[in-house]
Amino acid sequence: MPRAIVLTNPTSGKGRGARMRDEALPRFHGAGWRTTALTGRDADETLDLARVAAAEEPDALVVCGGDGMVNLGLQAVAGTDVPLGILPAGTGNDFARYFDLPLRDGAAAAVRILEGTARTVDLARVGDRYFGGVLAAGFDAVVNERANRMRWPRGQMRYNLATVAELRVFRPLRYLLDLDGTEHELEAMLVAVGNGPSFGGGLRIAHGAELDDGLLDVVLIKPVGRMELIRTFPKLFDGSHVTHPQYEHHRVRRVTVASAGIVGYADGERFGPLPLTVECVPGAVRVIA
Ligand SMILES: Nc1ncnc2c1ncn2[C@@H]1O[C@H](COP(=O)(O)OP(=O)(O)OP(=O)(O)O)[C@@H](O)[C@H]1O
Repeated sequence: MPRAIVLTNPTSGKGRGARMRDEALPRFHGAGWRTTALTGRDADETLDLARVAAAEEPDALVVCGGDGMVNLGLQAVAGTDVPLGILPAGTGNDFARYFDLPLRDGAAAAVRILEGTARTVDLARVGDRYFGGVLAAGFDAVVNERANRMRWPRGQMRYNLATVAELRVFRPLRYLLDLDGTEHELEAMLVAVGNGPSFGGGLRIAHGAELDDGLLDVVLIKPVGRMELIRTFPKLFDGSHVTHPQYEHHRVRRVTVASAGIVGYADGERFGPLPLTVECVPGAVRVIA
């Protein structure tokens, strides 16, 4: 009898996680699977549970949550043969979007896991920590840091207010990049390193990035005025910003991003202050898609 260990982030998608897990489990049982459902008290405990779960070599380690939860699952299955299943219960779900998984529907997502096949895909690695989607360090990171300092309001509105506040004062940043051994000094609004194409809920900043090409897509948004930034922003949803004259793009195996006082966020999680070196790890995980 196949076995799935299902790890849920109850805080994901404003509490959607537990509901999606409860929709999904009967589908597994109906298909003759045995399940073990686990929930950590916080992200650290969840990561410990995920590592122990992967060591048990189940037929699938299933994470129920958003990109942060997927990120925890990736740390646990990277370098193992355990396939990762995803019940996308988050707000952004960018990793799940890449595989066209059904969002916010536990039963449909469970069926995709039960009927899907495992695809071997690349991860990006920073030190000993992996990410599946996009690491961004620039305007968006400054907005995140501002939002984290705010006590009110909550949720998406906090990010909207932080974005508006930052737009008023933001100036292009100086970066030093090392792209596969070649150094570049430049000014930019944002530097993004894409293993996958999108972040922030379908913003295709690294449009065209593929999870199985053994390469990272480094995207530079060179200096643009405030109004131009606002005008260009909606183009991120379909990737049409790539034709903008201030957009620059490189495909590399390894990149170091440095800029004073800037923090890098990947898969929506804080990865720490720059400089950060990101390396592509080809074929690091199997994802059921
Ligand atoms: N018990 C827990 N297990 C896992 N993560 C938890 C837990 N409690 C709090 N968290 C935190 O929840 C945060 C958000 O999780 P997640 O990404 O799964 O959902 P989301 O933010 O709604 O979705 P998305 O990242 O796709 O927008 C993570 O940063 C993680 O640290």
